Amino acid sequence: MAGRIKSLLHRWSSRVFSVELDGAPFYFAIQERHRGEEAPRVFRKLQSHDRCYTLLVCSRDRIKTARFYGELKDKLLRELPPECGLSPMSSFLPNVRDSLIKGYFLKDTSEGSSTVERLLSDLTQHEPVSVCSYCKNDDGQQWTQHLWSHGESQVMETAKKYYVVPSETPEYHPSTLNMINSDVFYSLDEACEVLKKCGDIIPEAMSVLELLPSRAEARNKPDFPVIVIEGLDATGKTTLTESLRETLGASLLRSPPQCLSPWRARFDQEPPLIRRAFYALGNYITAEQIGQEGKKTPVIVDRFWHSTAAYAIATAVSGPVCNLPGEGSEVYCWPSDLLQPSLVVLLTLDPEERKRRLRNRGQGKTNEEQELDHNQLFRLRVEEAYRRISGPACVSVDASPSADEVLQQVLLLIRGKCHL
Ligand SMILES: Nc1ncnc2c1ncn2[C@@H]1O[C@H](COP(=O)(O)OP(=O)(O)O)[C@@H](O)[C@H]1O
Ligand SMILES: Nc1ccn([C@H]2C[C@H](O)[C@@H](COP(=O)(O)OP(=O)(O)O)O2)c(=O)n1
Repeated sequence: MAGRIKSLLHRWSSRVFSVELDGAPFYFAIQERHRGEEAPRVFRKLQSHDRCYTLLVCSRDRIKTARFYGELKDKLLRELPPECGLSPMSSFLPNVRDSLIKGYFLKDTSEGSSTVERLLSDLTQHEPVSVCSYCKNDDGQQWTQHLWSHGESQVMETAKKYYVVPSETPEYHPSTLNMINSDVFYSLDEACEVLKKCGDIIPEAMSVLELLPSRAEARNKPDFPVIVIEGLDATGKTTLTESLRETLGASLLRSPPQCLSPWRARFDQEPPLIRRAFYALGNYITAEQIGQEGKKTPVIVDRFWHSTAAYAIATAVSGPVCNLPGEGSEVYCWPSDLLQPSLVVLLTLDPEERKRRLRNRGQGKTNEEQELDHNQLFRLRVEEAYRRISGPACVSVDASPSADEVLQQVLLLIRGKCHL
């Protein structure tokens, strides 16, 4: 535990804290001496008798950290008095990769503080959580931060106090700092490593690993063209891929592949680190199948790496499209060890028409797909992330005309690009 706190304290006063309230981030920093700054906006909203705390989840074991972050939210919502408000927060070193630590900002407006303090003290002692409390100074203006640490038997506030001061919006959205190999994976080995490490807590991970191709097989280059069809749910991928299969006498594959179906729901419950590693591995299994089928016929693929990366990036970042990593960022680069399709087509559709098609189809949806309906910003982020991915980039096709017109449009593209 001491090591963990020490590493968290590493450049403690260079860290920026971001609290997300109603979907918007509020930034603050801490300072040893007060230089006359006003309190950060998130603190100005508080009454002087409100108590607030930051809880940062941090351990050397990133699987444990990722899982505990989700569990902690459930525990807090279950055990905190109803007068407490909980918001996501993070702490990071601006523009420093992998420096992000996630946690929760807790505002307690209840009469007595003992229930909350007991719960937080218990967490500090037994779980990978660092707690800081904040109080208003005697002058009634400034707020100070105190780190909690535990001695022999009890948890206490350390004597050292820091002043909280406003901080500028960082150049890069904090969530982008830890994206590489946590939300998006760029090699088979990186994704495998995550599943190997959770084998003891998620036995299904071992079954997934057993399905993986050997590296040599995965590199088989197909003789025939490989065409990937991408797009949000209900844009017409299934309809189009089936027509393409018939018209071109092609094989039809999908990612995640059929063999992963028994475990998909299981991994959908896991935190992004594990869930995204699962989908990343699905692409390598599909790539092996493409290698086999592509020796005999053209191959059509329903979703591939564009989907994996675009949904992962758009979920990791919140807010408007400008919070995404900038165009040309390495985040959008195709993994060097993953088979590259000959053509990637992105079906685009007006949101109202997409909703109409979803209603008509009337099937169950994944949580993320439901989120697309409710959250316009999320949908815009997914679509923009799709467009920014390169190596190969996708070609957008308007999917609003009739199914046959869309098919003809895509056939034209295929014939132009793949000489079929
Ligand atoms: N071009 C089109 N015009 C009108 N309806 C379409 C078109 N393409 C597909 N549909 C219908 O829209 C719904 C969603 O299509 P589907 O192919 O299942 O999408 P996806 O596989 O992308 O989720 C289905 O009911 C399908 O019949
Ligand atoms: N290759 C893929 C395919 C899907 N995903 C993820 C991204 C989203 O969370 C869901 C969307 O898949 P879903 O099966 O709901 O979508 P369709 O029914 O194919 O339109 O799966 C992925 O990460 N990688």
